Amino acid sequence: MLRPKTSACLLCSFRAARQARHTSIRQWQAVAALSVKQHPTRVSIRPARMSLAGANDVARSRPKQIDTVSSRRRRQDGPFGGMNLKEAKIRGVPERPAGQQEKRADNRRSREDVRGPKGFKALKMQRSLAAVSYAQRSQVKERIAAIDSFEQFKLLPVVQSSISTQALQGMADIRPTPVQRIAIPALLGSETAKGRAKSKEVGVARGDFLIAAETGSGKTLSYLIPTINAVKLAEAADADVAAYEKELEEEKLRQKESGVVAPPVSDLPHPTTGRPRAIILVPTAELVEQVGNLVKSFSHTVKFRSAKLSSSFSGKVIRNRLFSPRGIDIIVSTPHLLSSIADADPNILSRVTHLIVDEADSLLDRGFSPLTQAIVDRATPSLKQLVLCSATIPRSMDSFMHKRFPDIRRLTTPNLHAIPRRVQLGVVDVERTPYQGNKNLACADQIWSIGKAAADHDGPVKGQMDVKRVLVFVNEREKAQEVADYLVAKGVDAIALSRDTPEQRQSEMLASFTSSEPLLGPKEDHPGTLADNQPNYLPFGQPSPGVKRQLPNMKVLVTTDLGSRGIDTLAVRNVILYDVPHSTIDFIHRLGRTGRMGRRGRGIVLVGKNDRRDVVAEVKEGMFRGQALI
Ligand SMILES: Nc1ncnc2c1ncn2[C@@H]1O[C@H](COP(=O)(O)OP(=O)(O)OP(=O)(O)O)[C@@H](O)[C@H]1O
Repeated sequence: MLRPKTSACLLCSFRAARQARHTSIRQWQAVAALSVKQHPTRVSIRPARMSLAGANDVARSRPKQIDTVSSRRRRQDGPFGGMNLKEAKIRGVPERPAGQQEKRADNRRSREDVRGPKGFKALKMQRSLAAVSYAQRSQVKERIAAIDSFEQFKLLPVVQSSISTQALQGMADIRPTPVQRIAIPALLGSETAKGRAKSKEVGVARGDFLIAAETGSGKTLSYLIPTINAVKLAEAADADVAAYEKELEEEKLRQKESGVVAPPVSDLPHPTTGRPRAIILVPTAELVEQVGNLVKSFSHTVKFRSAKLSSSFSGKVIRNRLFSPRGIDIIVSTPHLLSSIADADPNILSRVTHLIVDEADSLLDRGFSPLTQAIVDRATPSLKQLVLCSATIPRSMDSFMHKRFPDIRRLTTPNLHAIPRRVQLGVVDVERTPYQGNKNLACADQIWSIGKAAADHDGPVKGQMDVKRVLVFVNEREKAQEVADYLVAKGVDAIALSRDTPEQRQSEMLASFTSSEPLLGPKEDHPGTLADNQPNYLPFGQPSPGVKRQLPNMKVLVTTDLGSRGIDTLAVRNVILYDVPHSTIDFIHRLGRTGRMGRRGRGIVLVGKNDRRDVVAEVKEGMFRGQALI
């Protein structure tokens, strides 16, 4: 059948077109033939089913949707309807609304974008971490490429200079890390002209931020530097502080004139006494110590008052620090202690403008969340900046933030959720010979092997040898002591750290693992491997009195998750995962105790009969490829 493609000349009037539609085929052919005769050059003819477009439409391209729907229907109806189709159109199956298929394809593409086309099957089933797309990661990478010095941040000169003289003392060629390049300008509100204008104009508006970056990447300084800067700016603008300072000066002058030598200068409490401007929450007393020491180091030059509050200190010490007549600017505390103080004295949170929740993946999980949230709620009236800081974004925390802080600004690094390639993961099958299912023996043997390998290298000082520090992670606290005892029986200098350990003792134990200084011991001949030193090494090595010699160059801490969150173990090169961690979150935190701040590290995971080998294999592969573990 023939149909004129264009009717602009064939059907010179709308009436003719209408008529053509309603006439018989024979009549229509006559009209067409006549028209071709009249306008031979302007009419093209092609085979088609009979259908004419309205005269006014022909030169206009139809809206895409109408066109595809009608043409699809047309093609499907006839005897050849099934030919040349790109998709199977099975009759009776309802079509999905247009756009839904595209949306699904988009979702699939973005999932692949996040995990790579192959994806992780076992890790996916665990579904513990929230996804961040690789497109987003690349964007961030590009954005921060131009920043390579702390001088590029708009900081007060004294804060600027204290970074190298106090916080990173003794380090050469100091540069901000990726998380610091992202977070510092954002928290200062100075990254863009728009941001600067907004922060000035809004003044008191609250900003909620999430800082998420890999372990050992310098997150603490990324929030601390802007917070200290803000505290100093607030102090300079505070009329109460100005009045207090004035009164102090006058009193000093009066004393000088009256000739009294050393009386207390003033009984008047500082306006910040018992009412700090900034609070940093961390989950454990060890972290209070670690972060508190860093804050304190700044205070020597920047001049502000800080206090560490944890249950390691007596009530009297805590009270004296908090209610010192000289005032208090920044406190570092655990949520438990702070909320009990706030219950007794709600005023403690009445002036807080900056609240930082460090290790937010722990502090917002089920155990801590009610306390942390209550503190956020109580501080809300005066709060200007809330910062959540974390090495991982668990899915539960992700949905919590969507609900609770929908406007939170997420500052994430390109390598979030990836364990750096410089950390190698070795897998030891405990079921095989020589261990025959004995995990304790496998653990002791690995430690002896690390010691032997280390002994082959000379230490930094003549006559001395390098003592290596190893962390062993177990899942249950009861296991920590058991494993430590076994290791001691096998000649290893091992101690257990868990919640059962008294807090005072915990800090002492951790001290030699958190120090970045090399640990040295007198040089000794190395006794060799565990097998050389244990008569009944094979096959079922139970704790035995038979170890001939002690392993001299190793120091081991057997711990639970308590030792995995935030503890800055810069000098630790080896981590043994005695138990396969329950989730990727735990993998990231535990392996994150080594390979910190660009150093190399090694993880060894002991895999037994009941452990998830598929999860371990995927983590290993992800680490090899430098991929995020989601
Ligand atoms: N810009 C920098 N240059 C060199 N070293 C730095 C820099 N910033 C921080 N550090 C050092 O890096 C180490 C790790 O920093 P930090 O403890 O803040 O890491 P983190 O990201 O909080 O780790 P985690 O997730 O395990 O808590 C610290 O010893 C710190 O002094």
